[in-house]
Amino acid sequence: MPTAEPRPQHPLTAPAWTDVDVVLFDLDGVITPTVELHRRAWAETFDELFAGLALPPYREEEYFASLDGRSRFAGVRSLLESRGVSLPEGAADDHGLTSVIGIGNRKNAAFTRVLSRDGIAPYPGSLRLLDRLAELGVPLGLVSSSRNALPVLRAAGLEERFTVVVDGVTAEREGLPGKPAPDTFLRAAAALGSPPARAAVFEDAESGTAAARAGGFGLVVGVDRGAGRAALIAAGADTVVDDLEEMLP
Ligand SMILES: O=P(O)(O)OC[C@H]1O[C@@H](O)[C@H](O)[C@@H](O)[C@@H]1O
Repeated sequence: MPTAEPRPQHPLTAPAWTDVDVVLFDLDGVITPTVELHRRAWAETFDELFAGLALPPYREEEYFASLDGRSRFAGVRSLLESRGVSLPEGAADDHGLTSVIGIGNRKNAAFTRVLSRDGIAPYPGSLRLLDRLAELGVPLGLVSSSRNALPVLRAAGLEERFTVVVDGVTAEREGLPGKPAPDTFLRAAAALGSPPARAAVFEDAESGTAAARAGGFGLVVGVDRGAGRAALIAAGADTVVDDLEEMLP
């Protein structure tokens, strides 16, 4: 993960918002606790893979270092590389643990099974911030690496909340490089008619925070759902909160 010079922290004050015209949100771990579902599904998949290869067990830190915020198959490639495991890319319909695509598909089946069985509700503090920004008429965008962003938004009853959604499906269709590249955030800001300097970004992943920083966004808010305050600041967050309610304008 590339690190950057930390920018000075500024406390949450009303003026922090006065330079902001639009707000972009990551989804998993920022709006909905789907980060927990992703973490469990990845752990289940890599536990099985590493046991089969007689490798040391999967560690939760590996989620934050290699998978968090990255697109599905980029995450698999990054984690395998960190373990020195080389597997073929595989075919689109692979479901075995012998290829990059097979591993990603296997994890996705576990994720979608739990999402359709249990559903998902937004974090209450995130919902309060979305409500307040809507009252203030602030245009909102959603930028997620996930190809499951629309089903998750629908399950959470939030599909009407965002003027623009740039997700893993959009990125693939438009050939946009994923986080930590800034392109998906820049695409959403442009769709809302805002220069990045006048847009705020909320992110819980180091990769996503680095993407927002690289894009020159005016306010980058790290949301600590496990990545850690120091890691988010090092990746380029201006400030870090535990819950979006702390940012209510
Ligand atoms: O497999 P999906 O749903 O396309 O999601 C890809 C990634 O999306 C990110 O938002 C999550 O932080 C990751 O945990 C997840 O792996």
